[in-house]
Amino acid sequence: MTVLDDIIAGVREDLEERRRAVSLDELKDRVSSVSPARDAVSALRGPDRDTVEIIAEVKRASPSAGDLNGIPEPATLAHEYEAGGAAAISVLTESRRFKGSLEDLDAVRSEVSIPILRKDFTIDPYMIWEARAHGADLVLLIVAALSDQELHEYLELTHRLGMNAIVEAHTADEIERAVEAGANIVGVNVRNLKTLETDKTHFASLASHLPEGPVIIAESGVAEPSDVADYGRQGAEVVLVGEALVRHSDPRDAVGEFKNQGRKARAAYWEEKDARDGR
Ligand SMILES: O=C(O)c1ccccc1NCC(=O)[C@H](O)[C@H](O)COP(=O)(O)O
Repeated sequence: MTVLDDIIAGVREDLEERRRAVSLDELKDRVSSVSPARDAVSALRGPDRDTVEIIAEVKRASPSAGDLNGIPEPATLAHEYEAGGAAAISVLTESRRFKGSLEDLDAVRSEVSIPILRKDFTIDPYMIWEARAHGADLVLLIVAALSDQELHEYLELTHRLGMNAIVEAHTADEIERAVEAGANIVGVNVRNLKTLETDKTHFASLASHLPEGPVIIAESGVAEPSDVADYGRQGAEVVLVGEALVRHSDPRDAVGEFKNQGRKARAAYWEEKDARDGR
């Protein structure tokens, strides 16, 4: 059993409990009274091609690092992220390994106006309805956890609800499956789901497989601003950061600094790309 299988087994049990408490019909009713989802694609693309946008994560704990930060007030942390210039907030809602919850999502939703990602292990359409009912604008679809048919169906439902999905890949084959499924946002997660270790060079090794068109996100492994710059130079338009931000003494300032360094690197990326393309 891999770590992903183990996490998903727990997610499935918790999902069944929630489904017993709140029926799908009830969720659908709630969705009809929630404000429409925000346009996450525009937010993640940023104002111009030289930006590296940041998705800042509310992450209490993780399988790889254990407890990270108690985060007594997720809304306050999210407010700092937004004030620092984050394009979107990621809220982990998985409870067993990440100590997150839908209550965290509600708290963050009530505080910020930028798009919010419900970061969880989406294994059933119910979770997509649930995300929307709690005000999320984005969900996560992990290619390694879903069949091609599920990917298609879940992406279609996500879009039908006015939301977007980050379709997360770990390999060239998974990037291809994400694109085939119709992803307009592709995340490359450099965390090896067997060892849980992050290897930033993994993003560069997949650079030639990154599609043109979808928003490209580099996920995991950022410890300092130069890591954001490296991802930007290798083709990431957006970087998702968790641990480094929740452990930082000034998360607002940290988001700003990540963006500054990203912008410098992005200019270099375009210069090299334009030269390669003969522009
Ligand atoms: O963070 C983990 O240990 C983890 C383990 C297994 C599956 C997923 C995991 N993390 C989810 C994420 O994708 C990260 O929270 C996110 O990319 C931020 O990563 P980081 O900046 O390295 O905290």
